Amino acid sequence: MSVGSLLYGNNIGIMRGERVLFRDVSLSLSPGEAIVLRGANGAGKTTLLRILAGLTQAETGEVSKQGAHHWIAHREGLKPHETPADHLRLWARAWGQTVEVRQLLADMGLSKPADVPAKYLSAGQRRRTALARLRLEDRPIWLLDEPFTALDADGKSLLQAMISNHRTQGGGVIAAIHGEAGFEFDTQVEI
Ligand SMILES: Nc1ncnc2c1ncn2[C@@H]1O[C@H](COP(=O)(O)OP(=O)(O)OP(=O)(O)O)[C@@H](O)[C@H]1O
Repeated sequence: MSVGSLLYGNNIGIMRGERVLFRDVSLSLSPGEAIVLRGANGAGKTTLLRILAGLTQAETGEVSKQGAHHWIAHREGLKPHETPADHLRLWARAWGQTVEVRQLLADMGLSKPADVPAKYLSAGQRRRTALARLRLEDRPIWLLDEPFTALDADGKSLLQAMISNHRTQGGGVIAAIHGEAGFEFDTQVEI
């Protein structure tokens, strides 16, 4: 792991069924850096992010991290009956954080649907709820799977500002992205 690196992945490879999904992927995330993962549908971007998050075991290679990470999956991880307020209270409690949840919901543009079960939320509201987890606890490494999906212009600006602020404070971001990145990044990794 290079000195000062937040996350280091070396020669990562994985098989899916009989085929090699990808091999020899190496990356290093420095404080303040943003890395964008690109590739066709099915290329393995989500799989690589899951490996970096420690949720999927790679066949080859190694991952080391300097500090905790946040993982925001493409599927937001909200239960059908859970409201945005419930979701954030639950995670705040799990992480031992005392957070003014109503204020956080307001900051994320979620005051109106704060008490609406997830099964009735719009896709953008679900995504904003999941992204609000990034603000529950300071963690240096953000692993984001298509984070701009379903966000309107205001939501995109909000996330851009969150990423920019995180990087200014020395955090790093690795995001799988389709199309326009939506934010300034330093490095692009093709899967
Ligand atoms: N647990 C699994 N078992 C078997 N195959 C899997 C598993 N998880 C993912 N795959 C396969 O691995 C491939 C890569 O999937 P992945 O979701 O990582 O791609 P992606 O680049 O993120 O795609 P997209 O751009 O469509 O989101 C796909 O063909 C998928 O079906």
